[in-house]
Amino acid sequence: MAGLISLRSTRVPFLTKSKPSPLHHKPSKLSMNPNPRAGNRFSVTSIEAQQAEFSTVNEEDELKAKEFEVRMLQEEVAASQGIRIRRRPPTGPPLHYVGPFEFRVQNEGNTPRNILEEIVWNKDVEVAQMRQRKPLSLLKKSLENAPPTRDFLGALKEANRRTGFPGLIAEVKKASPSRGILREDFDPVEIAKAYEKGGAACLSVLTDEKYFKGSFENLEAIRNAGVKCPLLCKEFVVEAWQIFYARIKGADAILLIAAVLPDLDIKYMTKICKMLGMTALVEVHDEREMDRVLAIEGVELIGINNRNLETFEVDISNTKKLLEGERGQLICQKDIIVVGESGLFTPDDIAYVQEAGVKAVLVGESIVKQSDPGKGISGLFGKDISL
Ligand SMILES: O=P(O)(O)OC[C@@H](O)[C@@H](O)c1c[nH]c2ccccc12
Repeated sequence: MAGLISLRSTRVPFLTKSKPSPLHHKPSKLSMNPNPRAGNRFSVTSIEAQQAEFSTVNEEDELKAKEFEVRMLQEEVAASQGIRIRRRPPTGPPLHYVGPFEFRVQNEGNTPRNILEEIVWNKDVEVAQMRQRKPLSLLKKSLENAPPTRDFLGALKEANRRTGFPGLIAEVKKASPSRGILREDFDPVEIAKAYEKGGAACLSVLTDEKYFKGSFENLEAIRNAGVKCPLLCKEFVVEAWQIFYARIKGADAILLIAAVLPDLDIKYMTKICKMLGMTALVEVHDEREMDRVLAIEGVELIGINNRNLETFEVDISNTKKLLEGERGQLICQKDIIVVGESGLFTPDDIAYVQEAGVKAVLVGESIVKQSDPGKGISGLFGKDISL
């Protein structure tokens, strides 16, 4: 039951308890027919007891079948939007399932198809466990004690005006699945302070532990150390619960990845961010994702990732490609700020993406690796931008 409600309340907010799934199936023959093998061997009371037990089993079965169908429907909606990342390993329909044939055959291959899918499946399990320990009701109470939000978008615009360069989101990043450990002597607070001193407008803090060696403790510590730059929580968000959690830990903004989240989730989560005073950075990697996100009302900040999260390939011309022609015009009309993300190492790289139309950049590797990450910023821009 809990699973079904959690699915409804996060991934498919429009499904309500009273509405049957559009794919609702008739009860199976088995569910209408109490144990056929029981025959006449039992007394009346024992048959009644068995029937009672059977009906609960059937109810559970029905619920499992519905849960399965909802999940299949969600996957179908996601696939229709071009989302290749499946949200969970397919576990198969419940025993005796008599739903549409295509659901039974679709359900193959319970190993992740790429690293992003693996991360997302792991995240689903991780979040379910965290949420059990700290239910949303509890998180909502802690909101009052959370540090106030700072204006992430405003800080980027201001830095862009002040320096004439794209506003910098400097990433506190210890490791990544594609590059391994980037910095052994990793002190998140020290790095954050050096970035701020070096002229970063905002900071991005990775909170995924398993693949990026980040943590929410890092985010909290940076916030509590008095760093004034607004903070982006760099997570793989699969549920709205994570946004509340990030806020409590001091985040001012959060990443939403279009390759993972269907349109409706992005819309719903963007609203939650606004409600909490946070900025959503919606990340895209290809034209299709960009078009989807441009059609979602309320999106103010879009990140173009030059790294393909399925293959790790990096190509900074991706930023240019996605900002050409009508897309670029629409972005201007809508007053959306675009962030060029990943693979930026030199002043030429910065000039290239700026020319393409970005007003902000998100940089990790090239600056976090420098012995003084603050000086790394001057190296990246070819100029001291701290003044
Ligand atoms: O270290 P780089 O190449 O400068 O990239 C930083 C940032 O763009 C990258 O960490 C990133 C962009 N989108 C993500 C989504 C999840 C994890 C990480 C990322």
